[in-house]
Amino acid sequence: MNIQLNGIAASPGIAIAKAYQLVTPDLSFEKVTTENTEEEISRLEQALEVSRTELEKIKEHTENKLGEDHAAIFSAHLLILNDPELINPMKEKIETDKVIAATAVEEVSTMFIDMFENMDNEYMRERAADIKDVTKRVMAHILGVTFPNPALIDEEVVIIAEDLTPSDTAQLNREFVQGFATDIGGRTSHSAIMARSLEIPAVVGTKNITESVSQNDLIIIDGLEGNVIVHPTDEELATYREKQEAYAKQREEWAKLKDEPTITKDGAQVELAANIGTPDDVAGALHNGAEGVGLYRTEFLYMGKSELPSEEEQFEAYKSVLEQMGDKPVVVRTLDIGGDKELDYMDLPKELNPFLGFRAIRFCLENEDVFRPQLRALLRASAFGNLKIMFPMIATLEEFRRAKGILLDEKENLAAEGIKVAENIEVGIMVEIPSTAVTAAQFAKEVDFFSIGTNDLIQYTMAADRMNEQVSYLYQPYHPAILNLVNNVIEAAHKEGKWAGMCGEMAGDPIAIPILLGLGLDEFSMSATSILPARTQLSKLSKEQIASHKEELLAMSTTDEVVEFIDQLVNKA
Ligand SMILES: C=C(OP(=O)(O)O)C(=O)O
Ligand SMILES: [Mg+2]
Repeated sequence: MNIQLNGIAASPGIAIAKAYQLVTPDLSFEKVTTENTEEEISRLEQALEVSRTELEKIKEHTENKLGEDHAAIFSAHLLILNDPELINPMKEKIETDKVIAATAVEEVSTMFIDMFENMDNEYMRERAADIKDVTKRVMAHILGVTFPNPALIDEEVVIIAEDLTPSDTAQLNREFVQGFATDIGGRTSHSAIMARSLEIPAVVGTKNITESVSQNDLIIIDGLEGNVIVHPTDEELATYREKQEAYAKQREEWAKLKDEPTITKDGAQVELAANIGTPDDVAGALHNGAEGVGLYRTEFLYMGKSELPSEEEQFEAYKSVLEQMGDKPVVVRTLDIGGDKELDYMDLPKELNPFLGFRAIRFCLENEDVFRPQLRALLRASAFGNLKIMFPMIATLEEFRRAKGILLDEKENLAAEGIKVAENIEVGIMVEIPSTAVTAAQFAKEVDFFSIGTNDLIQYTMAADRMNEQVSYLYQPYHPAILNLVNNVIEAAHKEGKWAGMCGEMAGDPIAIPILLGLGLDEFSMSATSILPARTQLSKLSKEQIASHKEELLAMSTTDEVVEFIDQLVNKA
């Protein structure tokens, strides 16, 4: 049946391929007893064998793609599968209690999980999570249901999921995964951000795509408009193939500006930088014409693993990014954990309002044993390129002063150890909390730069969760409240001779770009794929013309008025 769904256009492009459902299968079963215990033991052994083969493959694949560290979790899973202390009791249970293999796996693993979960030792509690993961896989094979292995996809597919975690996304093979569609999420959810850095089309927030699609259904993802079509008609297929080609042609046009500076029609110059999450993203940033990295989100180094990354591992990652970027500026943001970015191994308390809770700089200032190695790694890497350091979620000047104090302390330590550190590393902050945007003038005297994080600034200013569909109508980037805060930050920076950038998604939004240009933003940092369209758009805009209407713009009452005004202004230019 032909089904049309609407969602949020999260990453541009058109994908046409078979659906691959990335959902945990139903693992319920009926507990019955059996006389044929041999058959059940052999069923268990077979399921273990298939699971081992799969995990070996996933481990190898992850090692090649993401490095040994990320693959360590799968070695741990393999150890569990080979552990006689876990497996023998399962077999004994089948023999003595005459239960089927599924019952034996469930009961024995639950016993171990309960035991480990109740231990007063974090390492052991993590093992409980590992056993849970592994036994799900074994159980699926016993019950004969498909267990998704995104890392092993080897044909062209579109991924369908309720949501994609950063570690799911990291496992996806760009060669085969043509796009994805999810039930939940918004343009600034991390799955959407990852899709843009992988340069695959994505539609998120469709509400019920997982229920509307079956494995292998033919599906079209339109990441330009936010549409998904299941079982397309021949006509629809033809239309979308044309659209796909037109988009590819447009990209070729944009590519001509790859090595050009970003200059407006009236000769003003701004910088277009890329947001990246891993050293692997640098190639895409450069290939899309980035003049720098405006935001390196370091949290991905800390996620999807079983322990904190070492100083050495971090140093290698930062050095790699800096070296690849040459003399172009690279703004690295220190750890911004919390909110929707969790670290399983840190055992942080569950909070009622995680976005207002113990996250980012708040966490780092209280956990210097986590913060200092990152700062040391950054300072050591600074010798290899043009590094700028940025602290996330700064709400007060004291926080900035404390964070900078620790940074300078580590700089001294390194100097005493005779380790080379770059001389003039700029130290700036994310402006993503309204208190900081309002008092930007005071901050501007002490920071070297600002980078406005509108993803969070909008949610905190409008009191509208950036992940919550029901309040997404309040998530208004062009609302006069946001524009006045942005303007305040830019003016404050310029008064002190500092620069102001933006690394929230708003910086790459074609409606926002003329406004931000007119307000005087110096640096626009965005998903790599937005850079060339933005450069093309900026080359047709006149900064002076928009700036001359700044006061009118800031005095508007509603988002609609702003959008209408800017549309008139730009189109009549
Ligand atoms: C860039 C931002 O940070 P993140 O999306 O990682 O919270 C932001 O808040 O705008
Ligand atoms: Mg943020």
